[in-house]
Amino acid sequence: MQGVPAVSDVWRDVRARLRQEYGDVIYVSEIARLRVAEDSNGSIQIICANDFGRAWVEDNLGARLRALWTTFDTGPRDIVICCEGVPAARAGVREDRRVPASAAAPVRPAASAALAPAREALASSASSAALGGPERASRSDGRFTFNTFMVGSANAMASTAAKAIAGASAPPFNPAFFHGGYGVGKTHLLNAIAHSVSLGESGRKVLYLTAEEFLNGFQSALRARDVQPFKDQVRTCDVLLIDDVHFIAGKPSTESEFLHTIAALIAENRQVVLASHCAPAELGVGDERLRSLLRGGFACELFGPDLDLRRKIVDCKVAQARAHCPDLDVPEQVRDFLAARVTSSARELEGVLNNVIVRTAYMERPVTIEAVEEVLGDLPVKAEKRVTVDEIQKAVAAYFSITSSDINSKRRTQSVVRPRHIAMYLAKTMTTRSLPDIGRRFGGRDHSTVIHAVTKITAQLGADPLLAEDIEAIRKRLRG
Ligand SMILES: Nc1ncnc2c1ncn2[C@@H]1O[C@H](COP(=O)(O)OP(=O)(O)OP(=O)(O)O)[C@@H](O)[C@H]1O
Repeated sequence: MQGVPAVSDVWRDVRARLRQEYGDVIYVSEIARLRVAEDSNGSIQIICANDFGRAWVEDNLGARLRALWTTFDTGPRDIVICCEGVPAARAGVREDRRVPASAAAPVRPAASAALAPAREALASSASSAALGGPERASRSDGRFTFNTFMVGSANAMASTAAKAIAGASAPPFNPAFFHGGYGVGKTHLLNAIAHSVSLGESGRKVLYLTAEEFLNGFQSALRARDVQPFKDQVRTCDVLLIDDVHFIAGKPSTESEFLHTIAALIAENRQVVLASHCAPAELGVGDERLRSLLRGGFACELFGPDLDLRRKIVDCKVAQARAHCPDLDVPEQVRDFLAARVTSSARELEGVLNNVIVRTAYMERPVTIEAVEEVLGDLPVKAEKRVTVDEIQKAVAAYFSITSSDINSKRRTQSVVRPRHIAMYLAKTMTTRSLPDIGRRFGGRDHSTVIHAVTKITAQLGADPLLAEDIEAIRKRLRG
């Protein structure tokens, strides 16, 4: 017979799993520093350094942490997320957080930390035989909306497509397939669609699931020898959004159910939206019919954010952090520095920013560039290859089959003006050079010419998917 596991063993397993799901940056910056204690009535206390940290952990990790604890422990426990030196009740902790065993089922690989609360609603309505009640069909976490989704060339096409899907009464493209690397905003965008549709007046029923939840729901239904409730629920929504589709690829029985589900929805003119780390052609799907169905839809890639977009994301995340911490002051130069230094993904950027906020609040220090540098020194954050204005001009010229001299010349033909504007836009968004400096490097032009070019390209990006593709292709070449 197995004994009751020690709290420290459960905590070790929970932390290891959170690390897998949320990544190293969130782990090192937020999870590793948490302490755990058991009180006399068997409740578990997860202890944070300060109240900002407590609020962040509660919002972003709470549901997942509780569900994992239930998985690794022998039964449900009260898990109280509290603040160092403050008794749990005074820390504003809800006491009714006992996790039903069923909530432990959905496990999301590489989950976004910040989207966990939205998942909580989903997990809490899970049943063992089907996906849960109809309330599961809508998710609306006020933070993951189109308003909080910052747009730049890396995601302009995806954002435009997502808004079109959310606003249309009939599917503009089916299935819509969003793909891109870790932490680039796919889940955020899917949640934004779900949020927008569920708030709309059309009464369309929307269901957001991770592929793993789809798989678990289907397998539970098979085990219960009653797949009808599962099918009814998944196939009766008007907008079905499935995240992390790569998780299903290569699992034959689920692939087949997945194929029939999306084919049935598409045949009835219901919208299917999918997201994955890889493009449809690279998914490794075994079923030929599913492969061709996925390839026949509209696919759109999200790329890593450029400097300009990272800066917008920093502003957005600071504004959100102020909800917990109204006195928070993150000066402009610290925001610029963060956006320039943390280049890999929005998720890492958010992880570093949160860490800086928690540390400085705890030590009652202002948020400074030195504080960011200290945090960066402790975290496994990757640096992006730096590019120069000269390299940008060469890459743009090669892409459009002209020369760098053409770009720097006074020629005003369209075949030169457009590449020049693109090169100026890239110089502004991929380097930290000032506008006058960029102007000088483009044949001695004035900074107002650069502003004009950047404004023009930025305005065109949302409406012109081909332009977004060109810019991303050049950016990829530059990053090697
Ligand atoms: N354009 C953006 N504007 C604001 N926040 C963003 C943007 N892109 C990503 N984020 C934030 O970055 C975090 C990670 O995003 P998200 O989980 O959507 O990434 P993902 O592409 O689904 O990653 P993964 O495939 O690894 O799960 C979230 O907190 C999200 O809000």
